[in-house]
Amino acid sequence: MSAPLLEVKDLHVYRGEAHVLQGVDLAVRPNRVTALLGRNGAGKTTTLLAVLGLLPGRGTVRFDGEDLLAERTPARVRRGIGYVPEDREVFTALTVEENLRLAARTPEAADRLDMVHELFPDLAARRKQRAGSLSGGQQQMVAIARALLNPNRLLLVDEPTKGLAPVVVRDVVAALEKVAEQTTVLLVEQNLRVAERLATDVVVLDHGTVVHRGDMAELFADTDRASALLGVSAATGPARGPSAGGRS
Ligand SMILES: Nc1ncnc2c1ncn2[C@@H]1O[C@H](COP(=O)(O)OP(=O)(O)OP(=O)(O)O)[C@@H](O)[C@H]1O
Repeated sequence: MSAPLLEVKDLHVYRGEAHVLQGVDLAVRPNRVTALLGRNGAGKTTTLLAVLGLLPGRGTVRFDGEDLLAERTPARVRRGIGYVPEDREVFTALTVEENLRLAARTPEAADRLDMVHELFPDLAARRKQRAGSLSGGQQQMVAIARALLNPNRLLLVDEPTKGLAPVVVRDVVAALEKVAEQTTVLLVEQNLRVAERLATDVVVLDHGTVVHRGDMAELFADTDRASALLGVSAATGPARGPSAGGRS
């Protein structure tokens, strides 16, 4: 089995007085999508922020074998860790094109722009449109496209389908499937059908510790276990969108 691209060991993070992550252990295998699941407040976003260095942590965060915890966020980003935040954080007053240009870190981004436009033809067509006038799904595409412009080796993607209509969820899932062909992904996703569709591996957090890790399809097939871990039934759980279900 290949060495993990990201390895988190005994990670502790405090937010204010709260001991939010209480010894998280997880591994993300290269060229895979790993879903990070758990109930509200379990610590999923906190885990992503600590991997990026946006929150201080204690323990070990190793990327491609190198310990990251002593490094600041820009250094981690330069190693090839991209982030697609939950609230998308596009610059609403700027055009699609300007948003993408601002995100480019390296000269190669210009070449990658063609690839991004191929992946998101809708964004190419709307390149002169102000991002603030895009729909939530289109803004999500901008957020994903930004991360793809740089030669990222790991993408941390936080709730990409949150608040989107089923028909838009389908488009975002299709885009993320293509993303997953190019890069390793750690995906926080409340929509279990989307997680099941995209992810091969799963880690479940509860109250800041890992309570399950394994194969996504296996967990999804075991509805009692999924229900016990996640508080919902995978069969009836949130978000079976007409769009998101089924493997093609
Ligand atoms: N800025 C903050 N200051 C203090 N505590 C916070 C802050 N943000 C989050 N927390 C707490 O940290 C815990 C974990 O939050 P986190 O956002 O990581 O959870 P999550 O699993 O991503 O949840 P959700 O699915 O609701 O987004 C929660 O108990 C939350 O109340």
